[in-house]
Amino acid sequence: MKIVVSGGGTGGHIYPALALIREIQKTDKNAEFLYIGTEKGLESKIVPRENIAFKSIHITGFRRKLSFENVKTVLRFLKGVRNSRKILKEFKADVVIGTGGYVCGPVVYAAAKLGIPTVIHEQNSVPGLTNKFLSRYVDRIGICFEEARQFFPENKVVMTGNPRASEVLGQDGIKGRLSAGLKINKPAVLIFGGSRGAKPLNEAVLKSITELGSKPYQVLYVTGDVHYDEVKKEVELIGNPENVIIKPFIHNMPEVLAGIDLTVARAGATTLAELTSLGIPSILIPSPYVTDNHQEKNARALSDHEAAVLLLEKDLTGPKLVEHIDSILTDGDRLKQMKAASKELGIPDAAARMYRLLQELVK
Ligand SMILES: CC(=O)N[C@H]1[C@@H](OP(=O)(O)OP(=O)(O)OC[C@H]2O[C@@H](n3ccc(=O)[nH]c3=O)[C@H](O)[C@@H]2O)O[C@H](CO)[C@@H](O)[C@@H]1O
Repeated sequence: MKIVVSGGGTGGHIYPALALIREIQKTDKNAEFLYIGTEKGLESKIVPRENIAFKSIHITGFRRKLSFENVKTVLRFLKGVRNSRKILKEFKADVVIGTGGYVCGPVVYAAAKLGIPTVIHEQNSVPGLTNKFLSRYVDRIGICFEEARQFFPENKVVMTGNPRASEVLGQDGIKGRLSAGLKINKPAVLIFGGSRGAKPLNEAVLKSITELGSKPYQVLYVTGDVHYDEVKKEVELIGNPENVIIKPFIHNMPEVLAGIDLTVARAGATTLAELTSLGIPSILIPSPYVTDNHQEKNARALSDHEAAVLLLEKDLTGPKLVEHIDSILTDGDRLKQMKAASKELGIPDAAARMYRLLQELVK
């Protein structure tokens, strides 16, 4: 089978696509893949590292307000469709999958118009603009939250879950800990603000870093690539406690997550799929800067089931953060109960479900 995958901008749209590719490779050794992304999105850094053929098209996202920029965007979209048609014909794609982010707009649209079977994957409880637009043209739509169903044509929707939930399972947590510089014999909390990092979270961590230094647990703190130098500079002034390890980005997240007891994170949908698949409790600080405030809805799906504690960004301070971490990590019963609640929400066979969807369509 010749499969084109497109999705990007941020990690939350890229890792599910890669996880699906890995699932297909397990059973179909002859499958060929082509990933279409943009030069500027994180996908241009992440995908080539994974030895998957990568081609880029030039496209920008729509602004919600009417503006001259949108006229330019329409022209770029049409050019993107022309470029995509060319790439899809050359590659002779049997099926095309879009995993979100504006890049998959022209790619999936062009495929549908060429009569190639098409699928989109929606990770969030509230769909983004691109997937809403594409839902009219595609054959199937994989979703991860029941709440997303209402936004799409009912007959196309299948509850698949997020393929990344499958990929994170069965990893060696000790190897993960050692790779990140964590000790084996102490509880560990991972703090990260999605695939690009989050400034408000970084500010709160910096305010509490000295206090974290005196705790009986260790902290793996991921700043996000673009914030790393600035954070490091500040930490040099305050002092970096021995039990707080600071990294710009983690490339082996499945392994690292396997060794983690508690996570502090934004509420991006792919992160949540990973946490619930593994049964990791979390403190979630949803980004309020996303479409329809969808991260808060994602987060509530977990906090309503006591699998996570919801901390709104407006209430986020250094001391508050430490208080929440302490209250979970120092209470064995609560930790156990949250782990079980988190695990209950996971869809560990999501990658297989998504693959079945493709097979049915291509057959
Ligand atoms: C600002 C924005 O629009 N964010 C969206 C974006 O978030 P974002 O890209 O941050 O998405 P997620 O939090 O869902 O996923 C992040 C992914 O990056 C991985 N990771 C993260 C940090 C790191 O150092 N290493 C690493 O591998 C995580 O394990 C996860 O697989 O896509 C999500 C999924 O559609 C949406 O729910 C988010 O609202």
